[in-house]
Amino acid sequence: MIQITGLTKVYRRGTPPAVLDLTFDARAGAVTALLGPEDAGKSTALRLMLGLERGQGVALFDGRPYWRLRRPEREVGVLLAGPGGSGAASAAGVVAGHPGRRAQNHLRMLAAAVGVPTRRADELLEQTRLAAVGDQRLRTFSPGMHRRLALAAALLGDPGTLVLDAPTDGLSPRNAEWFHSFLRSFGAAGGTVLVTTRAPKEAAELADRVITLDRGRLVADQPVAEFRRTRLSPEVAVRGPQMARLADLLVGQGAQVRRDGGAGIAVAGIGRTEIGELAYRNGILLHELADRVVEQPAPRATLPVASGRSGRVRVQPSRADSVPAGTVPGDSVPAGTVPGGSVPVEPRSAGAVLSGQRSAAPEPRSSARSDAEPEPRRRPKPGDAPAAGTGPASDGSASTRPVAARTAGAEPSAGRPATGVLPVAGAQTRPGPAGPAEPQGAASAQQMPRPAAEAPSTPPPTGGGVLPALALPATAAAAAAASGTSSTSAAAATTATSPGVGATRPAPPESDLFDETKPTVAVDRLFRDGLSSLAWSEAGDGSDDGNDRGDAAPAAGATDWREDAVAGDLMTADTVRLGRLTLPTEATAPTSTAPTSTAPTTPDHRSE
Ligand SMILES: Nc1ncnc2c1ncn2[C@@H]1O[C@H](COP(=O)(O)OP(=O)(O)OP(=O)(O)O)[C@@H](O)[C@H]1O
Repeated sequence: MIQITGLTKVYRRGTPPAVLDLTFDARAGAVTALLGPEDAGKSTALRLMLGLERGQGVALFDGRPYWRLRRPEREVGVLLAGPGGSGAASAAGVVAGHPGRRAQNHLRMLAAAVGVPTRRADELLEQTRLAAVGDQRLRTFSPGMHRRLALAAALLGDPGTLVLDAPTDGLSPRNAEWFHSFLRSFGAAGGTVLVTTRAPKEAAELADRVITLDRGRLVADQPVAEFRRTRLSPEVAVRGPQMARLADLLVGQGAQVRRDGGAGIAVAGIGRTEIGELAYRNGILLHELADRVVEQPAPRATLPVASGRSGRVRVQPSRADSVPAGTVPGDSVPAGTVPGGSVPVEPRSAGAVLSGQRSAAPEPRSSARSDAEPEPRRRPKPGDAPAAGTGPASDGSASTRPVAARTAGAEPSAGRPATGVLPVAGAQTRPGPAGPAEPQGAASAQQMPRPAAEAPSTPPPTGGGVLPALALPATAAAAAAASGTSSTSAAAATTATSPGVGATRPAPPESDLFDETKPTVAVDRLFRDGLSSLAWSEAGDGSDDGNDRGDAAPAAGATDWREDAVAGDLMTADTVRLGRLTLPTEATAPTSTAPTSTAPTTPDHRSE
């Protein structure tokens, strides 16, 4: 299992992050696709996970960071894109080895390096259907053969986890299909597979779970069935000389019809057989009648303008008694919120792609996780408030963050964060003079009211650069604190995305938004996943040279983090500052919020 928490990468100060607060799990026994268009940050995310790139966040492979794996090649098989990135252009760039070396020798040499017998290399040549060309030099290999040989190399140590960057990009359909079936089998046999792709159709075909990235942000985390429903629309392509007549008939039958090229129409809502029969009964000649799948646009991440980065939120030792009234652990996440809790999305209508003739299709949802699963039980902390409804997950998967699913056809405003009921990330939510000298992000989060799901939907504020408020439960951070978990991600998200209704404080300059020198990533689930006893305040000056492992001293009263090896890893990981959110005692929910008693309870505090 791979657990990703708060991965963040800013290549250059003042530029938007390539990856921002990315949090998700790739479970064992399943294929997880990291989907996104070009430059979405997929490769960067993988490089961060593998320690090939410096950044913020934590990636755990079966509970350990990559750099702590004793024999990484025996635990994680890696296939990264070649120079120049993924895609057809680089397909040839994913060269398995020296062009003058024969495939078998190449793999045997790698087997020796990994410390596995030669026969393992030969087995893998068989498995990857390269045995027949094992004596060929690599310069004669096609891109598909190179890719399969690279996969064989990744499998030498018989790892339980595979991390593959666009393994099928540029490959022939036959090679791609071979990869798909291999990876599916690997997952079905209990392995963990994390694979990136740009193609929604490939994700739908290959994966059990699809994580969608947009500009470095997670915008959806969906089981594949839901992904198919929201991102792929079946339709029927029809061509012939009498399409106008057929279109009238189809519309009369309740179908949605749009023009598709000169002599064609695309029909949704009625099957191919029915269309054919209708045409036949009415004497309409057809030249083409074919099923196809149309990709719907992905949810879009809204760039943060106020803060937007977990790194802006500093975490402090919590005060259990400072939880605002009415905030309880396990407050629900409103429908339509973004898993990961960091980025609001702009709901896009399916009609953005299809013509107005098309009836409302389910919108792509930013997060719509309809399969809300039980949250793994967090190790209880002293002083924790009992969290009703929390239960252990069968696999301890943190991807069980439940997010209330939006119902198909809901008005965008219903699913959208009810901005009117959320306090803003401006002055309104900044700690006042009477408040403790808390970090702004934390304070903002604390003062967030109830989830928008229960609140009356109000129009989002307008104005340049104003974002829709994130439908993150205001109580998430508070609940996290109440339950002994830190929800910096939540805090950051709320800070980042709450628009400026009544805000008087200007957003910090863009260059300050992604200041890598003050990184504190989402740490809530590190606590939730059993590290809650390790809270300590961020000691240091916030500087991060990427090498200051373990410099910060535990706060008074904090458990000695050195007692726990894994925790030690986390605590000393380059950029992670663990702590617990401190809530100002005066923080209260605004009266405009929905009554807390109506809040459905979910076991997760950061399913946002
Ligand atoms: N070494 C680098 N230096 C500066 N910026 C980089 C670097 N590598 C990636 N980026 C930027 O980070 C962003 C994400 O790039 P990344 O390669 O991770 O995207 P991707 O989703 O993998 O794209 P693709 O599908 O094209 O491979 C892009 O804007 C890219 O320009």
